[in-house]
Amino acid sequence: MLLKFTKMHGLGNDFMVIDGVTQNVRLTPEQIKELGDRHFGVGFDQLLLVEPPGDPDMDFRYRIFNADGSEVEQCGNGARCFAQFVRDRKLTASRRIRVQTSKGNIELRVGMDDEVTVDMGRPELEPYEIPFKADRQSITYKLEIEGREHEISAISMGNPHAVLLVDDCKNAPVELLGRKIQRHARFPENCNVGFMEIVNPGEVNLRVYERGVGETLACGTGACAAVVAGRLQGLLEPTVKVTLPGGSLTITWREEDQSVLMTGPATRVYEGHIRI
Ligand SMILES: N[C@@H](CCC[C@H](N)C(=O)O)C(=O)O
Repeated sequence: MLLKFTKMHGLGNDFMVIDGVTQNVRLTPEQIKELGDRHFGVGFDQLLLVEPPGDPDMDFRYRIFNADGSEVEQCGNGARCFAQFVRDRKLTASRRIRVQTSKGNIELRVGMDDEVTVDMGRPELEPYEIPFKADRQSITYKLEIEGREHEISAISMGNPHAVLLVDDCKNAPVELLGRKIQRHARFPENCNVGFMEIVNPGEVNLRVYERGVGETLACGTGACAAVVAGRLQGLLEPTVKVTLPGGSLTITWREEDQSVLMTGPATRVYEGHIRI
């Protein structure tokens, strides 16, 4: 089968986006892993599959796969690229797009400047729901690794995140410590690990070690989780500029309904096709 796709990125977090509305697409985890290979395949952090919705109140269904072939619940940068993609391909003309994901529904708004704002919904802090093993809910938790305690926040933005405060993001042990926290027994489904440096109450630097990929140039849900973590600790304002290695996002944790809003760019790189 000849599979048509679009290569996109959100601040360097890159995607292979596939239209499963007009193409009949069935991919195994092994095929996704092969396509994700940066030397032998197309190469991406996540593959995004756009499908017709199962729910009549929604416009599309959106499935997300990490480069290792695993299906995941949520992807913030992917959601913005998804919105641009369905408009570019004329699957919708609307600037307000309602999307079904495996962990609930999200709403996307495409601005006149083509920046996309995603309503990521409320963060989940209840340990059992994240999932994270703890006796009770707390703002931070002590996580023991090789005899040393690390203070983390545990938050789900649809997908699980651990967030740590660091003094210097550039020199943080993202790969070494990120890998250990990601696979810690208290995160039964593993997690994405964010290292956040607070510049001032309205601005942070962040690096994220993602589940199923490793460190990426940007992580949208990671940026949302970091702002929630910082805000719960009384360190941040409701709206924060989050600077990742690939660029900046604006994140607002809205007081009225506790929803987290993420605004940033979505970029189309090229269109291609590949025989699978
Ligand atoms: N890059 C993403 C998150 C993608 C999923 C993540 N790796 C997971 O396994 O949960 C984002 O922009 O949010």
